[in-house]
Amino acid sequence: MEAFIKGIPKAELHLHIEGTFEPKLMFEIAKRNGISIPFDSVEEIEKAYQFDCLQDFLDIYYQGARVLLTEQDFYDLTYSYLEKCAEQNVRHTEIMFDPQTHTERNVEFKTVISGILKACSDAEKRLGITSLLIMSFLRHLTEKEAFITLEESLPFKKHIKAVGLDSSEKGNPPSKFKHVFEASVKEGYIPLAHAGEEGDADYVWEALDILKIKRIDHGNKAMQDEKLVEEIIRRNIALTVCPLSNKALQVVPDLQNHPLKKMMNKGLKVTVNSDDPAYFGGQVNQNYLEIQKALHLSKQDIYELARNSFEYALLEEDTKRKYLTELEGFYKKNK
Ligand code: HPA
Ligand SMILES: [Zn+2]
Repeated sequence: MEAFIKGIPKAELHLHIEGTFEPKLMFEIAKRNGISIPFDSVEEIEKAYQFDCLQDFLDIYYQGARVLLTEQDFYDLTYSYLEKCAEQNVRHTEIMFDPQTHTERNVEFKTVISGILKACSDAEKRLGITSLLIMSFLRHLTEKEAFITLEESLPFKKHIKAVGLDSSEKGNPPSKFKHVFEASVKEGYIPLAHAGEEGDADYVWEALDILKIKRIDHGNKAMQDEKLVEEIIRRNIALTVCPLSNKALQVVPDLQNHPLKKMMNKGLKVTVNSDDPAYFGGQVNQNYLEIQKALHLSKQDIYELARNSFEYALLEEDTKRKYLTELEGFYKKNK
């Protein structure tokens, strides 16, 4: 099973580039930028990664991102993640980035996106991995601030596929961002959002009905509401589920009690993702491995999860078909 999971072609659809920042690289970049971080060693950093809830994590995550200043920093961060993709047979990835985490510190939008894009382009040439970008608005900030970010993104519009909504969910419902999502859609961006990670089912309803999202990041709490589950299925919307993230942020008590298999049994389209792998104890393959063990998933289940990752990717149809054919070939040989 382990070799099957490691080898199966897959896409990652829920990944924050700032959440891939490994302690070793963080030290390196902090040193070259002359920025001090409140830790003396990699071990100390890892010990600090114990979270009671989403906010607990976010406080540390934004602190880590403070050391990122130059285009080279964003390049190194992104390329390092894409190398990990290659090792895990992640064939395609949809990378979220949080411009406001950087523009708030006077790092220009252009600096952030240029470094990320260059790494993506090099990885496509050298490693054969395709990727696209999702620009996420921070929901603890105002809608007015999101509008400024939208404006800043326009010169790079052709390099950004979608908009997302992340950060502190409770108290910041999707409806807060109704107008900026409408404006984003007018610009051609596909609307996506985190919903139902800590927020209740009504936040998922709002994300569907008010923001008109095409994919739900997390969506765990949708399981509280049978009608909502039916509606998500009716609209053929996928959930980007992140098992190790859910465990680390105590969205679930343990992986044995994770709703992933129940979601699949209900007919929801589920994918497996790492969210913030440097913080939550594993890359995407580790997420597949641990959830497989905890819930006794079969090879057929793993195949279904990998297939969803391509089916619900924001890829052009021909590229999608190419990956699905590759996946079929792997499954036939290894099932
Ligand atoms: O899991 C998450 N939830 C909300 N915001 C985030 N920003 C990075 N990771 C997350
Ligand atoms: Zn996330």
